[in-house]
Amino acid sequence: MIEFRSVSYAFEDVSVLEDVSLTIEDGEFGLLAGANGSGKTTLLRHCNGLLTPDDGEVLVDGTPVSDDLIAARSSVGMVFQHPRDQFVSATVGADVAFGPENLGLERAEIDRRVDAALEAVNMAGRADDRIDALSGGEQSRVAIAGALAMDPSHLVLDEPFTGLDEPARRSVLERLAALSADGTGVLLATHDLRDVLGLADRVIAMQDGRVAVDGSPDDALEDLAGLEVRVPDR
Ligand SMILES: Nc1ncnc2c1ncn2[C@@H]1O[C@H](COP(=O)(O)OP(=O)(O)OP(=O)(O)O)[C@@H](O)[C@H]1O
Repeated sequence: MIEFRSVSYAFEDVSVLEDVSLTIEDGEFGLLAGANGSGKTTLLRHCNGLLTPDDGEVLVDGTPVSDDLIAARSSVGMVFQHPRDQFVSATVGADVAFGPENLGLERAEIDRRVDAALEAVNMAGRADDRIDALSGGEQSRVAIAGALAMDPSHLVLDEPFTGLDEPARRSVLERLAALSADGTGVLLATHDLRDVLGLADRVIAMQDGRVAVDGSPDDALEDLAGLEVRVPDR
């Protein structure tokens, strides 16, 4: 469970999050929507201690992130908006293997996880490809595979679909839904709710640093009007 308790945060003196309280339960698939600049990335970066609240606290599985950064970082998988920032190796397979290797897993288990993660993002058989020769969409898929290979209890993704074509986007979404059905808490920031709503349990929409909407996809749809979020045609 990831829990925000009355979290406020400002860059310099500009307030970006204001009194945000939110809980993502294990097994819940939550969408985080909202206009550019509404605070989504800032919120997500609190989940593993990349940012620390000015007020309030963030807890992962009941422990404040600031008390045990290592625990938070091993149980919360993060996929950032700009995958290039996340790579540590030259080739696809080596990069996806990096996290599991650091967990000290056996080689066979590492190989199993790398294969499963690449398969999930439609990159099976591409382990030897150089990352710098991949398209932006392929790089996004590798970044997502890297997070999946860690087998995290919670997965937090910030607009991970940039550059992905429709089949790849669909495949990753279905994989996320399957993971949440198996007990992983998933929080996905996206502007585009068109084909995700049916897969998610909940929609949280930010406006000016506050949670403006929080409800089931059906209930939330009406309230999203005016929040600059792409919603399905009805
Ligand atoms: N490092 C920073 N220093 C100062 N201000 C920042 C910094 N990062 C973000 N901000 C500001 O905080 C506000 C919220 O930004 P944030 O990136 O969290 O929004 P967002 O909802 O993720 O936007 P987008 O959809 O465009 O990614 C914006 O006004 C932004 O300019």
